Amino acid sequence: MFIDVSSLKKSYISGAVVNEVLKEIGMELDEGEIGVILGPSGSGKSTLMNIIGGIDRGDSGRVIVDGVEINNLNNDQLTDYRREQIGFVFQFYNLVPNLTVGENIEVVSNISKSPLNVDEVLAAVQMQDKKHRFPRELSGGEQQRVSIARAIVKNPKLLLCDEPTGALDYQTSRSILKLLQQVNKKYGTTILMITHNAAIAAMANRIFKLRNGEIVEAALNQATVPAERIEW
Ligand SMILES: Nc1ncnc2c1ncn2[C@@H]1O[C@H](COP(=O)(O)OP(=O)(O)OP(=O)(O)O)[C@@H](O)[C@H]1O
Repeated sequence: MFIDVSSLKKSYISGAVVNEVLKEIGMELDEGEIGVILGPSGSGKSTLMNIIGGIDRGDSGRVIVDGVEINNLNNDQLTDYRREQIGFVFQFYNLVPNLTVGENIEVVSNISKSPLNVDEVLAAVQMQDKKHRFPRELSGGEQQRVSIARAIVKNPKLLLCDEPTGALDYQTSRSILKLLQQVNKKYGTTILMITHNAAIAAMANRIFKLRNGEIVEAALNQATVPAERIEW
C-alpha cells in the first residue's frame, strides 16, 4: 500500500475542552490511484490530509507513505518529506502575486531534487501561452491550472488536493478535474482529493466518507468515470 493509515488519532485541546478530530482512522490507497475524501464541514478531512502531507502530526497511530512511517520523522525530516514528496493544491491557489506564472513554478523547481521541465509542465496544464502573465491577469480556473503545475513540477509522489474546485464554476471545475485525471495518468502521480461534491467520487478508485472524525465508509470503485463525463 502506498498510503497506509491505521488507528490514527488527533485531538485539539483548548483550555479544558478536548476536541477529538480524528478517532482511530484507518485508510489505504495504492500507488497511482486517485482517492477522494468526502464528508461534512468539520468532519476532519483537512486534518487527515494535513497529517498525511506532513503539515501536521497525529497524536498516535501509524501513517505510512511509500514505506516511510511519517509520525517517526523529526521536524527536519518531515520538512524534507513535505518538500520533496508532496504536491499541494488548495481551494485558493496561493500563487505569489508579484511573480509571473513561469516564475511561480520556477521557484519550486529550483529547490526540487528531480524537477520536471517547467515548460513541459506548463504545456501539460495548457498554460504555456500565459507564462509571462501575473496571477491577477488570470481567471480562477487558469490560476488553479498554474497551482497544479507548481505542485507537479517537483515530480511529487503524492498530490494532495483540498477542495481544488471549491471556488470554481461548473465547467471550470470539470476541466480542472479532467486535468487532475490527466496528471494521474501521465505522471503516475497518486492523488488524494478532498471534496464536498459526492459526484466527483465517480472518478476515484477509492472513496472515503468521513463523519465526526471517523471513516464511516471506504469503497473501492471498479468502474471509474472520466472526469468529463461527470455531471452534477
Ligand atoms: N489548528 C486547529 N486548532 C484547533 N482546532 C482545529 C484546528 N484545525 C482544525 N480544528 C478543528 O478540527 C475539526 C475538523 O477540522 P477540519 O478542517 O479537519 O475539517 P474539514 O472536514 O476539513 O472541514 P471543512 O470541510 O469545513 O474544511 C473542526 O472542529 C476544527 O474546528
